[in-house]
Amino acid sequence: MPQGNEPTCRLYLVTPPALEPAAFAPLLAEALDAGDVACVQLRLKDCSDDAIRRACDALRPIAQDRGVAFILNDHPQLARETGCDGVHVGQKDTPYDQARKILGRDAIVGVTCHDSRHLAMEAGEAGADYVAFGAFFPTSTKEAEYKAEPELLRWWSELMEVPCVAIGGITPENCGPLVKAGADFLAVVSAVWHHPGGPGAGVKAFNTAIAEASAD
Ligand SMILES: Cc1ncc(COP(=O)(O)OP(=O)(O)O)c(N)n1
Ligand SMILES: Cc1ncsc1CCOP(=O)(O)O
Ligand SMILES: [Mg+2]
Repeated sequence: MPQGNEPTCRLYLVTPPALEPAAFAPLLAEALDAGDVACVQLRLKDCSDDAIRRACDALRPIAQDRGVAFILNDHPQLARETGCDGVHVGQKDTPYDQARKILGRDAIVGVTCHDSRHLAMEAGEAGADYVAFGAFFPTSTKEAEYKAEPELLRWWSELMEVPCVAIGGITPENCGPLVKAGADFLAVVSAVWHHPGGPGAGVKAFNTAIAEASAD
């Protein structure tokens, strides 16, 4: 998470929904060595607890050794057991208060708020470390039921201190309005892992696009 002297908007990498840890490890290292990344979320859907543990053990040190926070999606208890820096929970997952109890006050706990000011205020008041809004653009990574607009980021960032994350279909080409509207983080799957030049090129393209949008 940002501390001081860093760009105002940073990249939040989310892993592909299915991966083989040994094969994915060098891709993650390539992405993190290419430029600025604030955190990595391990998001494995329909996986056993053991498979998630194995993926955490293989991938967590790659992020943490580079000073990048490693956050687990959906599973606060596993996040605690495997030494993750935090957890991301959605509205149908373990409730925020319970996740916080499991992980303690020093961990990062982020909450999905879709397109809802109300959910975001609730999460922010409860103590969430960030609120996540989306989907901003069409995405094939997840069936997104909600559509958020950049204006929501502007409203939130002008009123609130709690950082906001934008997610859903974000690319280097379309991220400018989100950066300008005040997103603290851009959470991205496809545009990095499926970048034609590889994940390192994807991270570089986002770093450039964020810097250009911030300078405008
Ligand atoms: C940063 C970030 N924002 C939103 C989500 C989505 O969480 P959720 O609604 O619980 O859906 P799943 O990701 O669990 O399918 C996220 N994971 N990360
Ligand atoms: C997890 C999630 N939550 C809302 S959209 C989304 C997927 C984002 O993936 P992509 O960056 O490939 O659109
Ligand atoms: Mg979830």
